[in-house]
Amino acid sequence: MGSPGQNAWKLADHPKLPKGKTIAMVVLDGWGEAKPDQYNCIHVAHTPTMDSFKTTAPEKWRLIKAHGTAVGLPSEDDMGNSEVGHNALGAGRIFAQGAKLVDLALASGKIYDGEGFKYIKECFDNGTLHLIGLLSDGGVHSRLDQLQLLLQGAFENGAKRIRVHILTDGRDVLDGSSIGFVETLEKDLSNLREKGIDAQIASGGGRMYVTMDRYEGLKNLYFPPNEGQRGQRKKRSSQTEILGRNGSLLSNLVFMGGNEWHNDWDVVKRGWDAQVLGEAPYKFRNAVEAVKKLREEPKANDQYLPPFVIVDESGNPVGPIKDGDAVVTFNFRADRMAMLAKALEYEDFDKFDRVRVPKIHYAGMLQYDGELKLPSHYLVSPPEIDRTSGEYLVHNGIRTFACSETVKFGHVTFFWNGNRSGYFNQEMEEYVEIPSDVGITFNVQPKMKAIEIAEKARDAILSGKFDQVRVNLPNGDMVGHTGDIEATVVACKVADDAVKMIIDAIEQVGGIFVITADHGNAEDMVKRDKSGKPLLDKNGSLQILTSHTLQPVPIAIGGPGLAPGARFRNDVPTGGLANVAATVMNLHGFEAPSDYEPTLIEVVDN
Ligand SMILES: O=C(O)[C@H](O)COP(=O)(O)O
Ligand SMILES: [Mn+2]
Ligand SMILES: [Mn+2]
Repeated sequence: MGSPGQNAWKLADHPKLPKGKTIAMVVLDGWGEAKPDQYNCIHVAHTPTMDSFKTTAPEKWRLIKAHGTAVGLPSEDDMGNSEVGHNALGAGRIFAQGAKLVDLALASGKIYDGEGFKYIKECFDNGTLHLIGLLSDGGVHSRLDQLQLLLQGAFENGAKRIRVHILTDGRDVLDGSSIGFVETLEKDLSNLREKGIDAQIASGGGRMYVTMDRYEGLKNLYFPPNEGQRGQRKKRSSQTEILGRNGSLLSNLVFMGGNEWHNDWDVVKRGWDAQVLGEAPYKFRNAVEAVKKLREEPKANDQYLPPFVIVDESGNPVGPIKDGDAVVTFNFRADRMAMLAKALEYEDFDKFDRVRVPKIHYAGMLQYDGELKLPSHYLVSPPEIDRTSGEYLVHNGIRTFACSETVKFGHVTFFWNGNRSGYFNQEMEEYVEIPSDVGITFNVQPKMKAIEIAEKARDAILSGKFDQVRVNLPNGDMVGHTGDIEATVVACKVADDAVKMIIDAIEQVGGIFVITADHGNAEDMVKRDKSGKPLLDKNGSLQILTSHTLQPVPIAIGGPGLAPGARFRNDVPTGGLANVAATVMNLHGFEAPSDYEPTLIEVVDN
C-alpha cells in the first residue's frame, strides 16, 4: 500500500482523551518479566521506579507479548529482537518479518525465480558463489536452515563453486555453540562436494569483531552543535586493549591501528580483508579447527573471535572474492549488514581502503535500506512497513524528539519508522544520537549513556518544544548480551534511575509517560531446562544466556496528564508490542487508523 493522500493522514479526534499533553515514550531495551530468582538481574537490581508501576497502579501496568508471531516472526519459539520489536511499536501493525519472508520464498522456491537470484546466477558458469553471514540458528539476523536450503538451491541451479564466509555468533545463541554450527555446515558442504561441486568454508571471524558493525552509515544523523561529528571523535591509541568479561584482557583481540570498538569501519575492514582479499592474522586448513583453536584462548568467545582464512596445502587462501564472482550476504536483518553492503556495492567509497574491488554480482538476502535502495539486488523483498505512527503523528501536528546512544539510535528512529532513515518532517522532529562508549564491551561500563539519554529527554520535555519525547535505554540488553550477571544488575539499576529522571520531568509539565520494552534479555541470564531449572555445561558451569528471551515485557502508563478514567482494558489479553502505537495515538488525543492493532486502553467515567 502506498502513502495515503494528505487528507487520509488526518486522524480523528479521540472522543474522550485531550490533546496537548507531552508524552514520554520510553523503551527499556532487553527488559522482560520473569520469575524472580538470582539470575533475573531486574529482580536482583534495585529498581524502585519500575517496581512502583506494578505495585501502586496495577490497572495501569500490564504485560504484552514481544516475541514470535506477535511481532511477525515465524513461530512462537522465536525470541523477540530490537528490529521486529521497534518495527511493531512504531508501525502499530504486525508485518511478516524478514525471517518469515525468507522462509516462505525458500519453501515455495520463488526465491530462485526472482531478479536477485537470476542476477547472481549469471556468474555460476565461470565464477564462484560466495555466501557471507551469521552462522547460527538464532533467527535474529539469519538462520542456519535458510543457509542450508540456499546452498542446496544454488547447487540445483547450477552453482559449481561455492565459498561460505562465516561469522560466529554466541550472542543470539549460547557462547560455544559455534563449533556445532560449523560442524553441521562442514557436513553439508562435504555432501555437496560428493555431488561434484567445489564447496568450502573460506573465512570466518566473530560477529562483533568482524563485519557486523551497525549504524555507521544511516544518513541524516543529527548531531547537535558542540557534540561533534563521529568522524571528528578522538582516536584512541593505535593498539587498544580490549577489556573482556570482568575487566580481564582478551589478549588476542588487540586492535591493530584501531580506535573505535562500535560503529567502526575497522570491523567491516577486518571482514573485507579476509573475505575479499584472503588476508587474516590466522590461517587454518579447516574452519572447525579454526574455531576450536581460537576458542582455546582463555578469554575468547564466539562473538569476538579474530578473523581467519582457510588455506590450501600450499598456504593459499581457498576463497578470496574475485572478478566475475557472485556474492550473497545471507542475513535478512538490515542493521548489521548495511555497512558491508555499502563496501560491496558502492563504487565511490572512502570508509577504508578496499585495496582490490572485485567486479561482482552482489545481492543481499533482503534489501537492507529502502531509502538508499541498498543493495540494489536482493533475493527476497523486505516487509513493506508503511504508514507508521511516527508519520501519522507528524502529519497531525505532533512534534517529536527521539534519542538514544549510538548502539540503539537507529532503533528509535530507523526501526521505529519502518526501516526508513531520516526525518519525515525535519521542522517537526529532532533526533539526537549520543555517541556510545568505544573500545570496551559494555559490562565494563554498564551504566552506558543512560543518564545522558535521560537528561536529553528531560531537557526536551521541559523545553515545551515537543509533544512526544521518545528514547531507548540500552543497558539491560547491551550488558545482558555480555553474559556478565553482576554488570547486568548495575545496568538494570541505572536504567531504572533514568526512567525516574524522565517521569520526574513529565510530572513537572503535567504530561503522560508510557514505559515499555522491546523484548526480554536481562530478566533471565541462564539457560534452563523445561521445568525452569538452570542448566550446567559438561564442566559443571552454569550455561550463561547471552541472548534475548521469549518473555513478555511490561508496559506502564501514568503521569499527571493521564485522564483520570484512563486504564488498561482487560479485553485484549493477547496484546503485544503492535498494540502500543494505537495506545500512544489515543494518549495524544487521536483515534488510531482502523487497521492498526487495537489500543490497550479505555477511559471509564469516574
Ligand atoms: O544485533 C544484536 O546485537 C543482537 O543480535 C540482537 O540484539 P538487538 O535485537 O537488541 O539489537
Ligand atoms: Mn532490543
Ligand atoms: Mn539485543
